[in-house]
Amino acid sequence: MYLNGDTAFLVWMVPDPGSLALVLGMVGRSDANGNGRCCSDKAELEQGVDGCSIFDDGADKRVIGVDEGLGGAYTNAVEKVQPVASLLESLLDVEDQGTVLIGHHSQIPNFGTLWDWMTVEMKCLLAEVTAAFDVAGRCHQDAVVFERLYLTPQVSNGRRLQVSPSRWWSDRGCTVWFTGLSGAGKTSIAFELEAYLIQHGIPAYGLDGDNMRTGLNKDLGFSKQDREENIRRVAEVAKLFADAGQICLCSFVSPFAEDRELARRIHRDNDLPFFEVFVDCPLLICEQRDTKGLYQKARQGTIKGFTGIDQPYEKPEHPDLVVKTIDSTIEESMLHVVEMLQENGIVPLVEDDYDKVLELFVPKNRLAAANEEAATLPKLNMNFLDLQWLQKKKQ
Ligand SMILES: Nc1ncnc2c1ncn2[C@@H]1O[C@H](COP(=O)(O)OS(=O)(=O)O)[C@@H](OP(=O)(O)O)[C@H]1O
Ligand SMILES: Nc1ncnc2c1ncn2[C@@H]1O[C@H](COP(=O)(O)OP(=O)(O)O)[C@@H](O)[C@H]1O
Repeated sequence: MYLNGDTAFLVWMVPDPGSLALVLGMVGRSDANGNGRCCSDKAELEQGVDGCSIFDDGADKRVIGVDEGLGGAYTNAVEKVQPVASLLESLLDVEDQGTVLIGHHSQIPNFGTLWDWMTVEMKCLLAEVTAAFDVAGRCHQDAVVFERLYLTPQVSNGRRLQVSPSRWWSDRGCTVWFTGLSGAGKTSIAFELEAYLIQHGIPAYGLDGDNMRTGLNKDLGFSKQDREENIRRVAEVAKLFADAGQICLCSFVSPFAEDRELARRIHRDNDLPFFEVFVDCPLLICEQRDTKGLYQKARQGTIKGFTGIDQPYEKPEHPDLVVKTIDSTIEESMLHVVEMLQENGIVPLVEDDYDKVLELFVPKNRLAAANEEAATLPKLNMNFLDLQWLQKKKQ
């Protein structure tokens, strides 16, 4: 095989009059600007690939090109790209690693326009071709082109939905942002909600100080600037989770309104739903709870800059939801959030709409209602084993 670490792989778009041709080629690293040589058909391409030197013009330029003559309507292009992609994949050994270069013929006045025009499938295919080689990207001619290829999602949510194990996956990604004093109940509610959602087949993932401040954000403390950066990074991560179809549950004190606004903006700019939930609990109660013993330390002055003690907490002025956590159970508080998600079409309203987890045991939060209903129904004595068989039968 002729490819090695010094060889580049070039995906080259060239226009035909009235149509589009895709040139996929490999060029020596030293000559990334080579003019693509085009074969007229697949046979010629294969011949060219086998005898690569045919295309060696003597200037350290090894181009294997194919003019697939995508011809006619641009929308047919995918079918034409597919065989080329497969062909190249089959021709390249796994250990052949080159640099992926995305270039375009100078005749294309504006690749951006072309990119906008390309269907998602075409972009995916282009990405597949390049990703197939596990290569590091390097830019040729037009950095924007290359960046665009990688920055644009390669799998649309629609596509993801098709292979999703759950109907509720993919198109309902969002972020629920819990803000409130330490000890207010953010984490307890988020954990309860995560369990509830997972039980209903809805993918959810919780981010909090424990998993963010010990890893990605372990360089950050609690100064105003560090908190701002903490929230910014968390919001960026949450955005990705939401984009991947998860319900991302973020529990952060996030005491400053402008930081929370930034988190919202990061989501809004990406068309992802963002819900700010103010977990409202008076400082006095939080201090009494003192779940981690930190208030005491803050009062003693061992910890400086503790929110609510010697740093401010700016209450949200227009949160999407306020959940008060005194005089209510964690479960009740959690169900308020579920209601909000139902109202916003994130969580289905009717039980039947769920992708049912094949589980006959009633979840804790529905136990009281189920018992009430059960009291009105005909009775049949069953032991635990009978129940297990019934479960098995259901599956
Ligand atoms: N100075 C100070 N102020 C507030 N909180 C403090 C501080 N130092 C440590 N802790 C503990 O860290 C948790 C807050 O981290 P966050 O990442 O949520 O903070 S922030 O959003 O960046 O403000 C918070 O956890 P929770 O109790 O879960 O909210 C505290 O236990
Ligand atoms: N309705 C409620 N919602 C959430 N937590 C509650 C509620 N009622 C009491 N609590 C208690 O308050 C404490 C909240 O702690 P935690 O969830 O760690 O708060 P935070 O993450 O905001 O610091 C827990 O001990 C929890 O059991």
